[in-house]
Amino acid sequence: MKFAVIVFPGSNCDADMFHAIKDSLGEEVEYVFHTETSLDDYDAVLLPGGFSHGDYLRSGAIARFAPIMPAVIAAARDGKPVLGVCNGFQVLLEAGLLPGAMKRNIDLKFVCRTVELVVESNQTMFSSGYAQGEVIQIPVAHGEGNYECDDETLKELTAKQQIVFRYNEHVNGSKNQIAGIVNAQGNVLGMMPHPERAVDALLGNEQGLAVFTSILRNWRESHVTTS
Ligand SMILES: NC(=O)CC[C@H](N)C(=O)O
Repeated sequence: MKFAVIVFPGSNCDADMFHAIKDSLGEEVEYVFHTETSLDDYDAVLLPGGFSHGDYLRSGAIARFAPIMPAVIAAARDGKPVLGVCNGFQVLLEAGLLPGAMKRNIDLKFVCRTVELVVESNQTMFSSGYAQGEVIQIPVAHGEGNYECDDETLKELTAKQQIVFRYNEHVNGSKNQIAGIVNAQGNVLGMMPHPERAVDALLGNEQGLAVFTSILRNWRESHVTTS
């Protein structure tokens, strides 16, 4: 399986994402610069964390217009797995690939620590490696992670089991404690916590690895045939 890590000016978790795929998952991965226009060579698209374009206007609001974005939108439409972490989640929201928006954290402070998450749905290609309701520890690092959506959207997200991860503690004021959501088709996940920072026991935490192994297992089940 071949992954693309999109690099925007100001991305700063691209190398962590690359490492997670290459060294922890053991799959092929390449950086794709934001000025590129095709993702045809890739089976999955990863939008990493960081401060694309300096977070000017709003996080992700400028990156959303990058030349690569039509290809990201096409990949999502074609059913390829698209994962946005932190700033990547913000870009997916700005691009309209996921519903809702991010506000500044409720206490207006950047939060950088490991938090407790609940796996609200393990019925997705990104979370099937977890147990339903499993409590995991994953690092967060953001200033704009206060997820907001209207009541109708929240009702729909809840009814269609699109809320994948919830904070199990107060983190940023996020509506309904939402930490990660998937689109209605189930192939685009945005999450504020950083699973790519938690893929190595040597570094103290490998509870994020299941996000990547879930993607790989799902892809193999639908693409690798034995005769
Ligand atoms: N780690 C990150 O991706 C930072 C996210 C974002 N730019 C924020 O501070 O909200």
